[in-house]
Amino acid sequence: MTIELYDNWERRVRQFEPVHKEWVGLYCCGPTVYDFAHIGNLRTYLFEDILRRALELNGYTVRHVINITDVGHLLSDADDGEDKMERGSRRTGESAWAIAQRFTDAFKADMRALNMLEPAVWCKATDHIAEQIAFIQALEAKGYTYRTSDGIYFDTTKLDDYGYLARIDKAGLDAGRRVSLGEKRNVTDFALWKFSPAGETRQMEWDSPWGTGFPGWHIECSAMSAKYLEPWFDIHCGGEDHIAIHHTNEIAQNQACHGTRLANFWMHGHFLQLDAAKMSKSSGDFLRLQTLLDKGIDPLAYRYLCLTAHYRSPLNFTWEALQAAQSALMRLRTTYASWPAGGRPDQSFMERFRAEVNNDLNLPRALATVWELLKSDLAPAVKRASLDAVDSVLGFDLNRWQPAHLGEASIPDEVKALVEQRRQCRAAKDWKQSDALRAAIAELGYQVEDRADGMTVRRLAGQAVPADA
Ligand SMILES: Nc1ncnc2c1ncn2[C@@H]1O[C@H](COP(=O)(O)OP(=O)(O)OP(=O)(O)O)[C@@H](O)[C@H]1O
Ligand SMILES: [Zn+2]
Repeated sequence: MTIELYDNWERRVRQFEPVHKEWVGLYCCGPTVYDFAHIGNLRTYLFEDILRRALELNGYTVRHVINITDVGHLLSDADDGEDKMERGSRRTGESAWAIAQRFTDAFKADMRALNMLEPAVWCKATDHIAEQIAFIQALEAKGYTYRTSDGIYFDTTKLDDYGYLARIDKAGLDAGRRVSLGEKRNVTDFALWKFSPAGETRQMEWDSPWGTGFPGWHIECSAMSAKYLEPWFDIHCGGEDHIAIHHTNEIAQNQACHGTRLANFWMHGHFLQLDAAKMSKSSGDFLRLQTLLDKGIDPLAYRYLCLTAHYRSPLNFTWEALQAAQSALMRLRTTYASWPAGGRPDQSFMERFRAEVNNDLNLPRALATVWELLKSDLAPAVKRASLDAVDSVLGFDLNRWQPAHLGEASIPDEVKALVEQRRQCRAAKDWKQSDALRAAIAELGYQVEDRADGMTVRRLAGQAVPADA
């Protein structure tokens, strides 16, 4: 069976063929650590986690690299405005170095809570200043750079197909330009190295052959992917907002320096939206994973929610959809836990599941095959073994989950009272009030489930409980 993936360079789904037989290089642009990640950012990392698991399902060994952007990402992706790190430092009163560490740790904790696999390599921009300087020197030697009073820039007119990934209309961009270029020669030119402002000492700055300053945002990914993978590797990922500028400029750098467009496949996750707008850190209005946990949501319910939408479709966040995902996940867990071990996976189910995954990661369809499996008349032990096998892709850790069974005594009186009120509402067929009470119970961290054999109440598990705990 072969895996087919959508490549944004060619704008089509095509068959994946690895560059090397032995391993697949996967580079994912990492977080800019000036604040907590929002659940939109996390949607992109979940898509990348699924991609990696899908490749592993197909027998590939994946060399997965995630970078940490801890310098050089300016407020505007077009090289204007303040460095996001310096601004984050002003906002929190901590040093840029301290917030980089704090938000990197927070990001990794979110990844673990969502059951994302640890990459083979974490690399941060500030640890690779020498590699970035060497890359810029190579570009300079080949004649792609020029100097202005505030930095060293890449001259995008030197490449015939600059902007191909984003299908940029360069003539249109120039004609429609309203902002002043300053000393930049072309609107698409971008900074490789920025000088520290005269008379100012930045918190993060380094000496370079051109003067004291800091690297531009795009050069870190070209330099670190070449170091930890190669200048030509398999798959490069990020969110869809990276196509027009960040990835376009990474490609320009590699074309100029190495004659490659970095990666054979360019894959992008589409946005998580809130009220039809992109959820955004810089706008300040965002939901963190912790915000969901505070409301009694299991982090893996958010994972489940993301799997219900194809990665190339926008996903509009609603609390109702998240609650529904949580209920579905709980149903999956409890059903799985009720089945005996000792079976073998059903091959026909495995093939159907894998066909959906291999069809450009169609996880919504793959999940549908899981629900068909639950309803099927296969032996329970076979169903359990089959779910075990596909959980390597789904990442729900079903075999580590244990019901958070609580004796009646440990349910707080407040919750018990609400449950009793809800029972009376249901008897009176007051569904609206019954739903409101369910939400109130969830606010207190408990989930009420209506079943044929009665109503059960469980504490919402903060996280999967290891079987050996
Ligand atoms: N709403 C969103 N939905 C899905 N992915 C997103 C969203 N916003 C950003 N991303 C992706 O998250 C990853 C991390 O982005 P990064 O930490 O650089 O965010 P940022 O650009 O600083 O923040 P923001 O764009 O939210 O102001 C990138 O791959 C980016 O494309
Ligand atoms: Zn990048």
